[in-house]
Amino acid sequence: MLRSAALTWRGSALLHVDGKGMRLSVERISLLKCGRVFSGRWALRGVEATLESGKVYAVLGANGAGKSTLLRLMAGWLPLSEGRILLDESPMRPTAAHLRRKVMLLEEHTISKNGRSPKPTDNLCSAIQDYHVDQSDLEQEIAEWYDRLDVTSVYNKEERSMSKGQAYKIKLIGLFVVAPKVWLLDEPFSAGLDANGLKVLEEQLRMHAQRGGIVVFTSQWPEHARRLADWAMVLDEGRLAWFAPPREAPSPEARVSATSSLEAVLQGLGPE
Ligand SMILES: Nc1ncnc2c1ncn2[C@@H]1O[C@H](COP(=O)(O)OP(=O)(O)OP(=O)(O)O)[C@@H](O)[C@H]1O
Repeated sequence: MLRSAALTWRGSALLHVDGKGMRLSVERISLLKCGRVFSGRWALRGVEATLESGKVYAVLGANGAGKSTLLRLMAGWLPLSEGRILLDESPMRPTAAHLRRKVMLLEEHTISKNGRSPKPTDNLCSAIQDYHVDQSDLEQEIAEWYDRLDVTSVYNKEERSMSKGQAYKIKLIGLFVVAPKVWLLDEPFSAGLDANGLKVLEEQLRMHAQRGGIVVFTSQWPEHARRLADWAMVLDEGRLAWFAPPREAPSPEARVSATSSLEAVLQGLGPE
């Protein structure tokens, strides 16, 4: 089905595959007083939490609350201004290439190199190389994903020739085939996925956690946390305002002097 030199190479395999076919074990991510400053202003400050294997976490909060910044720090895309992020015992930082391979962050927008419109399929192949994935049988697996997500017709097109949802589906295929232990998804439910894409995404998030992965997604809608997440992390102006199972009633303390944006998120959590 897919015939491309990019997908047929057979390089040296690296193979850090654990018993469940998931690459590079991580049992826990510890956020220790994490903070990040941009231009003299704290985008995130004092965030303390432990994320465990086998769980799905939803990060909620108003626009500008610090959700994307938190995911970028966890992925090692940005350095912390204070605090530490430990993957088990090892501190995540942008130079820690071996740790960054345990984690994949998907953002909706692709950063174009040299001002050109990137080809999502080329990015997928680069990810397979960057993450040192064993390539045996990969071509067939990728072809099956293209088929299942109904994007075979846009294979090898540039991103500007695709719809938003088609481009995002190819990023998801990269995530599914590379299958690092930690999945970080920034606003996946705003990425233009159709009903089938959403169904596959939701299934895969749950399955990845059941296999022992750690899944963290951001969303503007508390119902995504209620439906899909084991824990909800609510950020408010860079601070962690609430961290609990999404159907647990937020404490009165969390509501003291809450802004209307924070109150709207907390109202969307809690028991039905
Ligand atoms: N690269 C950057 N340079 C300067 N300021 C930044 C940068 N990235 C984020 N910020 C600032 O940090 C704060 C948090 O931004 P962030 O993107 O993490 O919020 P968010 O919760 O993801 O928001 P949204 O829901 O709108 O996507 C904002 O005030 C934003 O302006």
